[in-house]
Amino acid sequence: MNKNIAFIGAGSMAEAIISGVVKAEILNKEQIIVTNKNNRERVEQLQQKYDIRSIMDKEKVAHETDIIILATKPYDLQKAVESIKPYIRPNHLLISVIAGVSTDYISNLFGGNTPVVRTMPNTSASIGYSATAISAGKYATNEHLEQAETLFNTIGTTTIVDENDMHTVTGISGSGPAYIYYLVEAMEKAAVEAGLDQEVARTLVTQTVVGAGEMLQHSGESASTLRDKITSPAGTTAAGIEALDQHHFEETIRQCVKSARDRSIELGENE
Ligand SMILES: NC(=O)C1=CN([C@@H]2O[C@H](COP(=O)(O)OP(=O)(O)OC[C@H]3O[C@@H](n4cnc5c(N)ncnc54)[C@H](O)[C@@H]3O)[C@@H](O)[C@H]2O)C=CC1
Ligand SMILES: O=C(O)[C@@H]1CCC=N1
Repeated sequence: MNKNIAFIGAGSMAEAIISGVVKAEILNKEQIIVTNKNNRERVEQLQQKYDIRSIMDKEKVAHETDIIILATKPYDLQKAVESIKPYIRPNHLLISVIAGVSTDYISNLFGGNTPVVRTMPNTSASIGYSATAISAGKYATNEHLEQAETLFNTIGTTTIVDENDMHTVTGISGSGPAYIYYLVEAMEKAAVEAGLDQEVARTLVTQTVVGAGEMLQHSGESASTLRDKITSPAGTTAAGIEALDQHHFEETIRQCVKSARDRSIELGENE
């Protein structure tokens, strides 16, 4: 890519994307700039770890970049925008990774028809495995959308979605890795309580999750078919699944996704 990009907000998500983009080698490291509100130590840490540039002066950040990635928490967005708004050029592209917040709201904060592309990646970006959803705001052109796709394709898959679906996407794939980690934590605890060594539990559970993920990705079979192949009649898996059903597993997951989605809507309501 021949575009310089800056991250406003140097947190977990910015680092996951930076790590993935650096590994993908689509940009020279000096094309990547990270900035923050006032935590110079954190941006210098990222600068050293990934050999990228850190710049605290927002005028310089805007001057040196074509694409600005907004990666603050939703409630910090307004202040972050205020700090860089005076230096934004009409040809800047803003890409948001922020949960809940609409492209219209961000364009309005910038006070005009600033092009905004909204994305919802996840932290697996750091190893090139993000499932990123993308929506173009009303001032973003196809070219802007393609720029966002090119960038996010280097850190995983990209899927174009209607912006109205972004809250659901956030509850599914934005937060999703955390649900899987929570499942892993629960499986490890159950294994240890049943007498397995902690390290043995971790090795077995991790490889089980990785293997299941690879099967979903590469076998060409649905989750339901793959599950059927493990579930012998009256066998151990059937007993385990029956216990999950008795404890309302499906309903629990439904409520989990709904709660995350509702929270995304709430985050956007402060607009
Ligand atoms: N962590 C995740 O898994 C995902 C997060 N997101 C979104 O990414 C955004 C960032 O999330 P995290 O990285 O987890 O949060 P974080 O709290 O780790 O990072 C936010 C960063 O923004 C900085 N910041 C705050 N005010 C600022 C300002 N005025 N100017 C410049 N920088 C400022 C903070 O100092 C911090 O470094 C959120 O809006 C979240 O919804 C989206 C997908 C996944
Ligand atoms: O928990 C959050 O609000 C962010 C958005 C998606 C994942 N983490």
